[in-house]
Amino acid sequence: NILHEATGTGIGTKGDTKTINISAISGGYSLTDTTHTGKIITYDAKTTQTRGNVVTSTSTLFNTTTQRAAVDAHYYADVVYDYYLNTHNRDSYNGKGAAVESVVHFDKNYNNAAWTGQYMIYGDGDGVTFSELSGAKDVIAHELTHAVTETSSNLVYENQPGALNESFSDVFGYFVDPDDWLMGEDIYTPKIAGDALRSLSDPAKYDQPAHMNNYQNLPNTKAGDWGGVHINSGIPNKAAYNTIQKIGKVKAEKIYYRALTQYLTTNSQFVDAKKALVQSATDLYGATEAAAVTEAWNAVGVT
Ligand SMILES: Cc1cc(C(=O)NCC(F)(F)F)no1
Ligand SMILES: [Ca+2]
Ligand SMILES: [Zn+2]
Repeated sequence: NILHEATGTGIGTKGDTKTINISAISGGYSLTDTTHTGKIITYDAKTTQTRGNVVTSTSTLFNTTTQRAAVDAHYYADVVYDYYLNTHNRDSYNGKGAAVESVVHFDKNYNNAAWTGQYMIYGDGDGVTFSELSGAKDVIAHELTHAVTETSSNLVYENQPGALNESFSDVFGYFVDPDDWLMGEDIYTPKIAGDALRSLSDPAKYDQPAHMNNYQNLPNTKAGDWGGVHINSGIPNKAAYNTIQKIGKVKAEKIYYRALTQYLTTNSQFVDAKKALVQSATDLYGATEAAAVTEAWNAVGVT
């Protein structure tokens, strides 16, 4: 039912104007971006827990209050699609041009975002802990990287592999949003300025360990955050920060992408990630970069 591609104007969750890729359909326009192999399609669940319906407008304007979360999800999905294509030559999250689907207004007061295995979901937040979660570029990059991980190393979401899974999503969140070392700063606690969900440079600022001495052995249950996947990720996150500080973002992101997609497997532990990253550094650059990765992980107690 797509007639042709078009350029639209949207208002994002921060009241900002964004140019978006849309499609002309019978009766108006939809948030369907056909500028890539994989279509980028954005849906509105209307506080249900379903995928809902594609967001449409009778004009090229997507500027109603309820459309703001969709505009940001749609726009940032295109940014992250472009990042993986242009920087790593990966066409969509699976490397084969899969459609990228996002659902906003998922559930009621949902203080989270996630990759469901089929599409991304974004809650509206409760207005205290989170504002609408699609309002942050690093969050969309975090979630879409879960899809990259699932279609490559497929690190299992528990204990050390799960903390690596989380860390790679935070680290690529940084690579896409390198203005700060924070994760989720644009949507976390809207009434408080300057804070974030996590910090890669100082994990302890948000109660994450930054060294193996403080690894938290938690139960592999929902209440235990599946063995602390969002907690112990502070250790590989700090190692990534150390690496980027030593060799720079351009080399680091190539090393991280190669490790994630060529070397890591479902049950890789922290020591395996160190080895994969050292090997990737050697493959791509040489001994200096490999030594920097080794030091970065030694400094967090992964020896
Ligand atoms: C519990 C819990 C979930 C998360 C998280 O990282 N969610 C994804 C994000 F995009 F909202 F950040 N941190 O602690
Ligand atoms: Ca950030
Ligand atoms: Zn995550």
